[in-house]
Amino acid sequence: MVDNQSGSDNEERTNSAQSFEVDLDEVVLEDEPDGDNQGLFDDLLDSEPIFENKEVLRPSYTPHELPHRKEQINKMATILVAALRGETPSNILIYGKTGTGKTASAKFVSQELESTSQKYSVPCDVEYINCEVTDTQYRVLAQLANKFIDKNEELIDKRLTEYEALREDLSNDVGVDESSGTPSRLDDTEFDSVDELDDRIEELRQDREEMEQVPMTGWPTDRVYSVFFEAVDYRERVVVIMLDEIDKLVEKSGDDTLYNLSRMNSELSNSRVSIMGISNDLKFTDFLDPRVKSSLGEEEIVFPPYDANQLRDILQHRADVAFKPDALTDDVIPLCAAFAAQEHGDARRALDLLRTAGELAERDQQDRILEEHVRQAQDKIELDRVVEVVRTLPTQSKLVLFSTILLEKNGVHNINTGEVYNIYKSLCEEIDADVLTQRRVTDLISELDMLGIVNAVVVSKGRYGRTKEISLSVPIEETEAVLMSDSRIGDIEDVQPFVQARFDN
Ligand SMILES: Nc1ncnc2c1ncn2[C@@H]1O[C@H](COP(=O)(O)OP(=O)(O)OP(=O)(O)O)[C@@H](O)[C@H]1O
Repeated sequence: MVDNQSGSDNEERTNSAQSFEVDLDEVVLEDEPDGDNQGLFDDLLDSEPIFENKEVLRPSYTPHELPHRKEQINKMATILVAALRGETPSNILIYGKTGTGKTASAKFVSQELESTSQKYSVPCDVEYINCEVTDTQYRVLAQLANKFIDKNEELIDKRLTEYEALREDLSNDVGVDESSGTPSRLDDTEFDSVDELDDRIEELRQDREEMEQVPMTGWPTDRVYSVFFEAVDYRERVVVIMLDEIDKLVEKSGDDTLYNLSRMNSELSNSRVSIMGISNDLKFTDFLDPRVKSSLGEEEIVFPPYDANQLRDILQHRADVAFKPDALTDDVIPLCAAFAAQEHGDARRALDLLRTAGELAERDQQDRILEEHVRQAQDKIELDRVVEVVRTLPTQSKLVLFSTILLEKNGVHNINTGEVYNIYKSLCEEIDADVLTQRRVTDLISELDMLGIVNAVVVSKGRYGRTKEISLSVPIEETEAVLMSDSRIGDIEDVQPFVQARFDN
């Protein structure tokens, strides 16, 4: 075997490379007299791709235009314009279901805000935090502190360069204003004397030295808070903190962070902080301390779901850039819009559908996307979602779901909770898992129902009380395959006895 990468000896490497070349020539010449490759990629490259620029259909792409969000964008701008006047904007809470353009609109507005603030030289900073990723008070404060420390360092460096150059000029050229005795170069500056300039340079150097990044773990939270506080207040400015998925932060670590952030303004001397929270969950403020709730919700903006017509517009805007001319048949955009509107007016879903339909058409080596591709894309996305949800279920829920699948596979209709519970119990014993009470298992069934994996309807059995009738809402084979990939469930060798057991109970 030839290894032309290892070894530090040059000669050895050259030899290796030569022998590698020889080998390769031999192989290629035998098979392909032209010395060409074997065309693995040529066919794929030759088939005219459907996409002109697929990136614009990806979630990471930030559109320059957001159709049907003008009202929400204007409302945000009307509130945030206060920052450009050096006043504190009211805190804003943005609500809306997933894919309704909350993040895209908020980011658009903050980019505009920052660029306008630069244009008019009004110090205003917007910081974005995704609380699904940064989900504890420590991490939120540390991340913010470090961002402001970076900005402060940048500012100090800029000032130091300016002042040191001025100082240098002064040392070289000692033009002194006759009447005041100050060097004339200081006339247009904030300094009255060289000493004052020297003091300022010294002060900045010290500040620069004292600035210290907050580590991502390990400090007491009050220390992180005070470093963050100092960093924000280092200069005069208005700061807008955007907390995306704010409900995740509250769910994970309570409302302390929001409490601390919302009371900062009464203590800051140079700067002002305004909070913009974004949430999918309309009810999350129910869990907040009333003070935090009223401060955070000074202004509320709701992002309603898009209807099918609005989704069509959004898709059309993107499709114009994303696809080759004529790559879409007439039904494609309306169908994607209709599917996503049924879902809950989710633009992300609509864009995913369009992109996936394009990919399926491309894979079929077609040069146009057909209605059929959209339908296949819908099934594929739905299946991907199910697979992901099932894969990440806790073991207990997986066992409940597996029990339902076993019953269905054995032709049982109108499955009731008791039947599921019996099989569930034997499965638990088989894999040595804790057995939950029937009541708890009923709750897990309701959760699976909410996730759209099973359909559970409460039926009245007259004087025997009520029970749930359960059926699967997902494709049985694929779901079973995902469950079997769980190492504990996959270890169960023969499941038939468990189903049999239901008849014995
Ligand atoms: N009006 C619109 N015009 C163009 N694209 C849009 C519009 N609304 C949403 N989108 C696109 O849909 C996708 C989802 O939007 P966004 O991330 O803003 O949703 P969201 O409401 O923040 O959802 P989530 O709560 O799940 O984060 C993004 O790719 C975004 O570019």
